[in-house]
Amino acid sequence: MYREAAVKKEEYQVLEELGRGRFGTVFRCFHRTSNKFYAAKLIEKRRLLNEDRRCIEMEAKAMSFLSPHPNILQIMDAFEDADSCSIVLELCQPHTLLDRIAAQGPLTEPHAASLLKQLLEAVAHCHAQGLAHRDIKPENILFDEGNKLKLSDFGSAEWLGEGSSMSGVVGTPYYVAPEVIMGREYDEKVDVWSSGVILYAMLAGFPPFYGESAPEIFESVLRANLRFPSLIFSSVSAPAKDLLRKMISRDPSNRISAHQALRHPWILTGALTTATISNFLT
Ligand SMILES: Nc1ncnc2c1ncn2[C@@H]1O[C@H](COP(=O)(O)OP(=O)(O)OP(=O)(O)O)[C@@H](O)[C@H]1O
Repeated sequence: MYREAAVKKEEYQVLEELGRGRFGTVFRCFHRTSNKFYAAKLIEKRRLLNEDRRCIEMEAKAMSFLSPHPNILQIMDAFEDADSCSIVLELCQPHTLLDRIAAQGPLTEPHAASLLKQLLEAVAHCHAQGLAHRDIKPENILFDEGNKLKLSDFGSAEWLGEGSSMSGVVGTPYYVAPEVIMGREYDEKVDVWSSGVILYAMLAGFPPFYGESAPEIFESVLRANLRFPSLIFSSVSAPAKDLLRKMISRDPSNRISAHQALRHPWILTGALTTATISNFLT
């Protein structure tokens, strides 16, 4: 996946830092040949454990396999030398969906429906191509210059085998599905659960299952007692709550698929265009 870096590195001018993740630092960069700006994730190999290497490999492989899709962060290039790996990505705004929810509080239903529709388009594409993302959370949702949603961070992605399931605890406490915590085999429906939790967080301003520590959050997820506190949810429509119940269903066999969620009436009637949504944003 990664090509030799000797020539490639010269093609990019590394500019200011945009953010830091578990494995590397993301910089804005300028591509001299195309005269375009991108984001470059630089990862130092000496800090990586074996499992980390698998994530870095998977991230680049999954993104190239899924590209191009309007709601999946586009990978432009990937190269490595003895010391580091570099992934060049389409440039997005620095604020993730998490920053937006933290800054604005609960979103309006049309705004949340528009964002969920774009997220589900990305998730349905992954599943149709035989991949589960397995770490869908607001921190991994970016926006391009035109405010189009871009699903990123495919380091935990896994291939869906014909008729087989996945196992292994991956994901982030607030958003992880109960079957993952239970250590059971699971399938791509884990991404629908996480997307449903994101929808709840967009409408309420806080996630549906929480606690003081990771074990407490896991207990709350396992109970899967979905509540709609009237202070917040009395003004939320019945179709929005219906979709939440269908996505955040404890039993994966009763949980709707991403494809079915895209055809839910709340999505079909509630979503505005990205252009209209831009007017809501500061
Ligand atoms: N394509 C991009 N355009 C603009 N900013 C980006 C881009 N990709 C990442 N960033 C910024 O860099 C930060 C770190 O990204 P990175 O993917 O390394 O880590 P992460 O999403 O926090 O995931 P993890 O640590 O789980 O790998 C992001 O939170 C975001 O602010």
